[in-house]
Amino acid sequence: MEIVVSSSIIDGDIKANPSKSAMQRALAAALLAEGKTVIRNAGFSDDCRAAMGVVQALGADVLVHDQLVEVTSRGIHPRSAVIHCGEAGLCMRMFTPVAALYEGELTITGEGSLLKRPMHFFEEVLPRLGVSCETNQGLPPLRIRGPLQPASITVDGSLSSQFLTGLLMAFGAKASDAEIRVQDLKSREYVDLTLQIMDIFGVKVGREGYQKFSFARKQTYRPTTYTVEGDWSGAAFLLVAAAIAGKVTLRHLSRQSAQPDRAITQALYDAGAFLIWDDDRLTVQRHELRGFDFDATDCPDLFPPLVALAAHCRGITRLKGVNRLLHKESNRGKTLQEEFRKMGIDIQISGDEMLIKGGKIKSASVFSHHDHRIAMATAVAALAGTGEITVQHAEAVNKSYPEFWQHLSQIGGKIRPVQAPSILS
Ligand SMILES: O=C(O)C1=C[C@@H](OP(=O)(O)O)[C@@H](O)[C@H](O)C1
Ligand SMILES: C=C(OP(=O)(O)O)C(=O)O
Repeated sequence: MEIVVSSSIIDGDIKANPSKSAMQRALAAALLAEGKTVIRNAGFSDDCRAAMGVVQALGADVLVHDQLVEVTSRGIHPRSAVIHCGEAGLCMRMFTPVAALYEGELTITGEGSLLKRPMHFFEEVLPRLGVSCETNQGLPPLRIRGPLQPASITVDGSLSSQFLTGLLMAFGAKASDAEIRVQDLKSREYVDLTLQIMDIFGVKVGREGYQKFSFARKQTYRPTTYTVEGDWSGAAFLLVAAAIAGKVTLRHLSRQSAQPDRAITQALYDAGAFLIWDDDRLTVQRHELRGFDFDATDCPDLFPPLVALAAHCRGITRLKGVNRLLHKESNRGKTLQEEFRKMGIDIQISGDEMLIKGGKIKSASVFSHHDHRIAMATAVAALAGTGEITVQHAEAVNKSYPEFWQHLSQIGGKIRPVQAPSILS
């Protein structure tokens, strides 16, 4: 699908889409909690659907009614020897240690860009926990044979926080007197979100900062009713749209959220946009924008919306943390550079830093690289451009934010699909 985005005046009020990070964690906790869990304000992005499929494949019953998902679990009793994680990195990295609690062989696989994302962590770490693990030269699919036996270990957190999220979730179901020490953890606040959701399901983890996580006694996940919070990562795009092209109020965003991408508010503020909080409603309004400095090492998903913002700021914006983008759905540093160049924006990458020179967006046809955040960033940047931007493979947004195009249109974004040429004409 191709979508054309033109210069627009943005004005509207939107309920933020459900966070896929929170939804997938809640599904994992629900699988580990014997009994019936109710997930309200559930998300139905491709990644959330993949996680629902995993929970089902591992033995739980999943029922969907509108925005509500009921998970009934009797523990892990796989219905299939192959567990499919779609294209979701978190899903594979979180559910692999969870699935390894099962005594028996399982294959964990996925599709698209996920098949190119590094999983060698598991080959190194799982055998130390009694699990045999084979990968395809460090890549999916993974073949594992549990059961995982929690033990005190030290792991490297520099590539991704998602592996630690998986270990914490699995340890929470079984560990007594074990600790996980972590070196050089990146995307660290995602681990706060993990611990918060484990706590809601009745499992408490001791901690020393982001270095040590301890399990003093055996605990049990308890089923509960959980409401998925609004997604700061998706909201960031609409907030940037407002900052460059008008005004938006987003509802159902928690100011105290553990999601690291709430840091978008700091960047918007530093760039000069107006921000007003009223309970769980955040309004952002356009103002004269200037280049800003921002370290996105621990909130890497903010790079694409930050680049869209920086493209409309006077002067240079410096973003730190580019190295964290190497293994996302695309090599996002390079992808942003390539696609924004087509729109007339100069981006330099030097070591771990990205320098974006604000300018005028001109007409172009850009390619999402099948990466949802690239599709959304290029579309948002186009709202305050001088020409039309055609976004190729625009359906990539379904990975995290299937409502994106509808939300953009609701707030005044001028968008239209490119009609496929009819075979009759
Ligand atoms: O735990 C999570 O929900 C996520 C963690 C981050 O990954 P890394 O820890 O690999 O940076 C982030 O990029 C991803 O979109 C979601
Ligand atoms: C990288 C992302 O997700 P994941 O790692 O879960 O595939 C993302 O949502 O941008």
